[in-house]
Amino acid sequence: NLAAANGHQVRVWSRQGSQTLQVVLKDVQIVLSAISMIGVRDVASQVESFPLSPETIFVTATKGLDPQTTCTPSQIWQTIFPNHAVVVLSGPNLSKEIQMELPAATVVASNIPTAAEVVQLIFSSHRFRVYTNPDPLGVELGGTLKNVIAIAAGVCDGLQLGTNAKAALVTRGLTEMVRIGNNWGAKTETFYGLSGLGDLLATCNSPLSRNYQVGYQLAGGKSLTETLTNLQGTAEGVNTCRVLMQRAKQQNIAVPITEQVYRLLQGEITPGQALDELMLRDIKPEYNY
Ligand SMILES: NC(=O)C1=CN([C@@H]2O[C@H](COP(=O)(O)OP(=O)(O)OC[C@H]3O[C@@H](n4cnc5c(N)ncnc54)[C@H](O)[C@@H]3O)[C@@H](O)[C@H]2O)C=CC1
Ligand SMILES: O=C(CO)COP(=O)(O)O
Repeated sequence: NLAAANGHQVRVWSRQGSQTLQVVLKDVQIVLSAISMIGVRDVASQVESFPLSPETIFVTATKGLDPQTTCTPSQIWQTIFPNHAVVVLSGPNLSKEIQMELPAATVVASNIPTAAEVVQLIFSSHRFRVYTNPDPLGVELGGTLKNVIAIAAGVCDGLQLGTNAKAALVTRGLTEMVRIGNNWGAKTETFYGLSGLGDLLATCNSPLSRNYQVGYQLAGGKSLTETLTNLQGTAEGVNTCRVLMQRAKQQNIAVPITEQVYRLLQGEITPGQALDELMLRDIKPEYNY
């Protein structure tokens, strides 16, 4: 809708649609993927079988991690299309609000600055402010990692733990995101921007967030299966949390909030036990300067 409103010709492909991928991809300048994580590799491989101009830019909006390789979506697109520019689009972008034309901002990040600028122009409007950023990995991880903290925030609200608890959770969640991101090679400052802190604030405070909804309903006593069955759309944080735990163990990264969300999703502990585990950890300095 945003690109079309700026006068660009837009074609949409989905498995449910009538047009084939080949027809939709003919002569395109930009391919924007918002496939959920589970389908990214499959769809990227399908796209590879059709002719594309070497100038075609790939934009990825998916917020997830590949369970097999722990790769991010942009890493998958870049591996399959090594000679194309890949741009990550991520930010506090609850889609229902954007559809209602409420104001929002986002980030487009790429190792190729001109590609990010092309995408910035395509989507910018008086209702959608698009910033460029040179740290695609940090921007992508911000949008991905915050989903796990959003599940925890939903639990926090579901248990009615109060505003202090929520502020503590989100702040320590951000510290955890920075720690993981740094280990991965992302820049610290990126996590304090729109795609990190910005998206954390949006999803940890809105019932429009599917990840928040998962946590909220688990706190209300629903099972994960029941919650996911009734959820509209994808809550990427469930899969991301599992992949993250695997990677954190391999790399020896401290991820206390992610660990409690993981155990809760696995059905190993109750929301109340997760809270106690976090509150009763060894006392320590806020930062290791
Ligand atoms: N970049 C951003 O600012 C935002 C990104 N997202 C992310 O975008 C992604 C999609 O989110 P939603 O549209 O809300 O989810 P959704 O669940 O409504 O849509 C995902 C779509 O992917 C399709 N899909 C899954 N596997 C497929 C496959 N193998 N082949 C073809 N299609 C397949 C599904 O059929 C579905 O239509 C998620 O990763 C979400 O985290 C969501 C909101 C904002
Ligand atoms: O990432 C989002 C908004 O920026 C959407 O959040 P959910 O995937 O939790 O709905």
